[in-house]
Amino acid sequence: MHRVLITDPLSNHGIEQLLQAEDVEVIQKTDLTPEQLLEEVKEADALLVRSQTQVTAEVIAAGKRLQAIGRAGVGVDNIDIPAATSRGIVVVNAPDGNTVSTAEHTFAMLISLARNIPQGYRSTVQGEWNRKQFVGVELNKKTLGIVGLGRIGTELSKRARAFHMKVLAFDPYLTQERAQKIGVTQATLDEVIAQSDFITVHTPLTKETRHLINRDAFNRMKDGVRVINCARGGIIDEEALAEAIRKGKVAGAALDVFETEPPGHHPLFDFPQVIATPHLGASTREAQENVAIDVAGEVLHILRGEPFKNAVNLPSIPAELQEKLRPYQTMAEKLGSFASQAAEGALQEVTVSFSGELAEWDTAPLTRIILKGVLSHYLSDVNYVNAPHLAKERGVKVTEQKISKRHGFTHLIRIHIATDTGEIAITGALLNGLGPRIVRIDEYSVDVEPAGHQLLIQHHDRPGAIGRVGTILGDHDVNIAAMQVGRRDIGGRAIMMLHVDKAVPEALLEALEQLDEIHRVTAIDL
Ligand SMILES: NC(=O)c1ccc[n+]([C@@H]2O[C@H](COP(=O)([O-])OP(=O)(O)OC[C@H]3O[C@@H](n4cnc5c(N)ncnc54)[C@H](O)[C@@H]3O)[C@@H](O)[C@H]2O)c1
Ligand SMILES: O=C(O)[C@H](O)COP(=O)(O)O
Repeated sequence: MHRVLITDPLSNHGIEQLLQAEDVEVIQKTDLTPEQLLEEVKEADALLVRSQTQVTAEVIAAGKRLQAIGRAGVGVDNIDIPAATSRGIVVVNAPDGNTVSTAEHTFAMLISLARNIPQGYRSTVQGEWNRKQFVGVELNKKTLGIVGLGRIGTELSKRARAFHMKVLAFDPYLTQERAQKIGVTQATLDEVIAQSDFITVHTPLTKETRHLINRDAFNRMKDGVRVINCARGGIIDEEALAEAIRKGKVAGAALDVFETEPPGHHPLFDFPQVIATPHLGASTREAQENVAIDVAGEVLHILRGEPFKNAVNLPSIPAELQEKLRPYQTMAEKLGSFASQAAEGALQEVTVSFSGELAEWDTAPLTRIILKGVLSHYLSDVNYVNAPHLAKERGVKVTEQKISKRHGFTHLIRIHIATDTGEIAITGALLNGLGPRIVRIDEYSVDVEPAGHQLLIQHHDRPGAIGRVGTILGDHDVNIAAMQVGRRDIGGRAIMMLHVDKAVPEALLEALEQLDEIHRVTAIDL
């Protein structure tokens, strides 16, 4: 039974698939204190949040069973992603579900700011009839500067264009072609700052975007500029904003998000030019159903070991590529595990080579899976989320190579492992009708199914060696299911690859190592 803990309010309709799933127990507990959260997360296999729950490294460490963290929304700055990745926990979000709602909220804030609607409302309901104090400005023919032209910024630009605004957009990933296609003018950040009548930010909060709109930016803005932040508190430096309002540079500000949430009585609220909402950008029935449905579905896939999308800490794999690579995934992990068990010494380097048609594909996902197989021999709790992170953390050099020439097999995967005492190379292929096979161990050609209990014996080629090995296995009641022998030269170094019916006891390994012709015996369990 999978336990899913939900600690922020999610649409019930949106999580219906979780509530109805027979293999899932849903625990909904919102407004938990940090201490309560640490307690509740201990038994959770998945944690679903919005922006309020702070999923810190401490919470992640307490979640010993956590496999997935689902963010029912876009921004994941309330989740310690590196900590989740280090633990091999997949973080998924719902990047599309609240785009329109947030763009509409931003536009509502833009109009409210231009026409002083909240101020006019407050005055009128207090019995005043003040028609001079709240004179506003038109949006028509004014310039809207958008910082961050992603999903929300793009939807907002469409609404601004419908109000005959000129739209300038700064986004490091915006192309001239796309700018023209959506009818905005591509600009530098400086141009947006200097030329806009209204400036709105729609970037994630990152170390690059924190205080992106700072005192220097305000000083370069047009007098009477109006600014909007419906993205994340902190993109606009709140102290610099207050100073710019005091100096009369900024005519008004509309804030849906704050550097600290909830903001309490924020100093900015003392300015009549400032309007605010409590992080309502995604607070519509439609958005909350969308994001809950999206994230609940992905978390369910993860818990069930099924393909999923919108992982924040994993590269996305196009569906077509997923289909191509799927047949190789099991083999990749088995090969990685075989190679690391066959290697001797402390792991230093892993080099993965893909040849044949595999060389023409993006095989990074397979390299991740191979690395998981390799590291699983040395570390517990490894999966393909944290494998690259754990390898890097331990100074293991991981290299991926593509070899276009073929070796008789259409697709080959070769794993070379270097340790502090030696190296070994394992080559595998997916044989039509037979499935995965190890076809080379170092320079020896073999035909080994990477499954079950294996014995890799490196020995000196001499008469009777095979018989003596067979006898010792028989003495220890271990039956041989299959056997491969490979050698370089007659009387030289050779290997035996035995597929046996049960795990090899330590006593048997010791007995084999007593034979003169045996160099090394390795038990490999896949
Ligand atoms: N107020 C709310 O309730 C609410 C709702 C949804 C999203 N958000 C916030 O809005 C943000 C944007 O959401 P989205 O769905 O449009 O995300 P998105 O990823 O589609 O777009 C973000 C854009 O910002 C751009 N960007 C990144 N760094 C930049 C920089 N330094 N300068 C300029 N552009 C930069 C990216 O290239 C991208 O195009 C989210 O990260 C989230 O924090 C808030
Ligand atoms: O990043 C987001 O999706 C928004 O900030 C929405 O946050 P919320 O889910 O807390 O409303």
